[in-house]
Amino acid sequence: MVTVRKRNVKVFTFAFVLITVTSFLLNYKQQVTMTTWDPKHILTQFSEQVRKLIKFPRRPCSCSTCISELGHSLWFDQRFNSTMQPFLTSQNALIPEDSYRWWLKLQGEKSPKNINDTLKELFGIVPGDGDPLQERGTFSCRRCAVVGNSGNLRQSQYGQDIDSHDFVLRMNRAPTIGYESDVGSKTTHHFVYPESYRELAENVSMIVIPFKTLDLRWIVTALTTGTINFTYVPVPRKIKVKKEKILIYNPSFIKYVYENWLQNHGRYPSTGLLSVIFALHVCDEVNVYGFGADSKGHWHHYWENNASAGAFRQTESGISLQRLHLKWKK
Ligand SMILES: CC(=O)N[C@H]1[C@H]([C@H](O)[C@H](O)CO)O[C@](OP(=O)(O)OC[C@H]2O[C@@H](n3ccc(N)nc3=O)[C@H](O)[C@@H]2O)(C(=O)O)C[C@@H]1O
Ligand SMILES: CC(=O)N[C@@H]1[C@@H](O[C@@H]2O[C@H](CO)[C@H](O)[C@H](O)[C@H]2O)[C@@H](O)[C@@H](CO)O[C@H]1O
Repeated sequence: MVTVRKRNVKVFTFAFVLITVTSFLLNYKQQVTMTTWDPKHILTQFSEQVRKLIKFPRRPCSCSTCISELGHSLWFDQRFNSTMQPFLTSQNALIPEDSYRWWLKLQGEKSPKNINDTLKELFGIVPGDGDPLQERGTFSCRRCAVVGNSGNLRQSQYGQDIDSHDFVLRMNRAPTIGYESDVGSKTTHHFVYPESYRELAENVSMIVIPFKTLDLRWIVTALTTGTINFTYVPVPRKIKVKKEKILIYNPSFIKYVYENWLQNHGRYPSTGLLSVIFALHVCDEVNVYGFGADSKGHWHHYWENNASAGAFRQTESGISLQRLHLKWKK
């Protein structure tokens, strides 16, 4: 009887160890490609998995690779700072002094209104939180497509591929109607600033990128009195967006993108780069579409015939998106 019990304990222990080791290996299976049965190689891979397990006791997402799991590229790791907050919300309405001073210079705003009063007024109207992109903690794989406005999307047939993502992020004018087969029809989030505002479908979250205090004040007046109708160009007096759908891009995050990712090149980051780095912080997998100049290096849009090609000759020259460790879609 005692022997049977002992044997049962042994069998149970063996099964337990087997299950633990197997599930541990399966947890990381997509990152391990067994190319050889060389014991030395297997041991190296095993110790690499143990190292990862110690570094990430629980994987941050269920995708085959998660952006926030560092260790793939030193270049990337040196730039990515997971503590940076992409959103400004009613609970996180603080812009550190140095970021604020830097941000104030972006568009040389003369006599800006007090920032604390402005933020108080803004978050008295918009909550700035509760969006699916702000909810973390569930073990899932958040796949995001960031769609730039480049003319290289024409005839690309990327529409279906783009729409297969959980989140589709677009920016500025970016029309979809009439361009579905190349750019898709789904939009979950749309980046705008007052000068690039366009009407959005009801279910789309509007992420406002403020480049000056007036941009933050514009959000308030565009939802209430309609008093601001000009910044450096005419802007809409009123906007038709539900307050709950308005999210505010954090000015400190713009500084982070400029310093870490642009390495202080240029005046400030383009909307496209701000969107890509934003996505890297809120998504688990990011695929990028519609970035890049035409064959002559000219700026072009997929919906028009190179109207302002002469004015904007360079695209993201300060940074090579290919190096961002993203799947590159041209
Ligand atoms: C005349 C002008 O000011 N044009 C600017 C326009 C304009 O304000 C908006 O389209 C108005 O709706 O906005 C910009 O950019 P734009 O709206 O053209 O494009 C958005 C982002 O897509 C990427 N892009 C676009 C075209 C192209 N040939 N190659 C690209 O890589 C870029 O990453 C780009 O940022 C902007 O905000 O960045 C930058 C442009 O310089
Ligand atoms: C063409 C140009 O440089 N226009 C600038 C304008 O730049 C645009 O600002 C937008 C945000 O407001 C966005 O960043 C876009 O990508 C820029 O082209 C502003 O800097 C403006 C400030 O007064 O001055 C215009 O000449």
